[in-house]
Amino acid sequence: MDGLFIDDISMRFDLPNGGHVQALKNVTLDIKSGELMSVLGPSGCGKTTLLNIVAGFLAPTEGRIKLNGHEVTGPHPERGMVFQQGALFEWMNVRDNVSFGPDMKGMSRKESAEKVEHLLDVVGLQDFKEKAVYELSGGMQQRVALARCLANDPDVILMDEPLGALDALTREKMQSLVLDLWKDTGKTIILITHSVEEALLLGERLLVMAPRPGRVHKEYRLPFADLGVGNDLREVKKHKEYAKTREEILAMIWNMEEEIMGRTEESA
Ligand SMILES: Nc1ncnc2c1ncn2[C@@H]1O[C@H](COP(=O)(O)OP(=O)(O)OP(=O)(O)O)[C@@H](O)[C@H]1O
Repeated sequence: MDGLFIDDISMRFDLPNGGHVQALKNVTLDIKSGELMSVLGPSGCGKTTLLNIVAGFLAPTEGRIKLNGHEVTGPHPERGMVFQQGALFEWMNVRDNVSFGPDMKGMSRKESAEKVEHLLDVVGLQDFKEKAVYELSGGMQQRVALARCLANDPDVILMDEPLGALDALTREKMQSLVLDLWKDTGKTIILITHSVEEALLLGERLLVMAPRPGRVHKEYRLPFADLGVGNDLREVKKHKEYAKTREEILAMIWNMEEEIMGRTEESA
């Protein structure tokens, strides 16, 4: 019963002009507790829609989501979300952002403070806890977002391009942090990214989605996330399977995008 079951999900958006968009069609995925799955695919293939349905922000038009045996019917702290940016409380300092969830749940001040101290250690922000969010760099803000999500002790962490706005070096450091958090906490993680390299490095499962309608195109099981835990990710990239899989996926997504462009030109 443990784990996340995405059971034959379809999502159709009806448009004001009478048309509709089939954002997802018959998506089924069985994600075991503690798995880290990255999701790639061309723009518009339904990645964010899928994540929003798992988060409970959207109700699918068909199918259902089950987490640890019970049906998901709306948002709940058991499913935490980390966005690309902008989801922190700008007017609060780092510590108050992280303690927000525990405080709302009515956790005692002592327990909440201990939890926050621990999480600030985990994400490397001990020296910044009194700082306001706007004083932090983009990378640090994403560390706060991770700590804030972990403070609710979710079973599943949903990440929508969490590192997409960061410079290359900070992004690399944050990729290592995500891997460490995954191994240390044993959380189930679904991570959407537009970077093929990131999807390869972080996903022990990698899902490639296709558009129109949004669906699962291909799935990989990869060794790189395990190899990357506690190790230099640049070394992992030297693995002989890495370059081969990277080229295969790049070609796959390239072809999908070419097909979309062709269809768009035909209908123009
Ligand atoms: N609320 C909505 N109303 C109408 N159409 C929508 C809505 N939300 C999403 N869509 C459409 O559903 C499809 C899937 O969108 P979604 O944002 O999930 O794709 P995505 O793969 O996350 O794209 P991107 O990589 O660009 O973020 C797109 O065609 C989008 O325009």
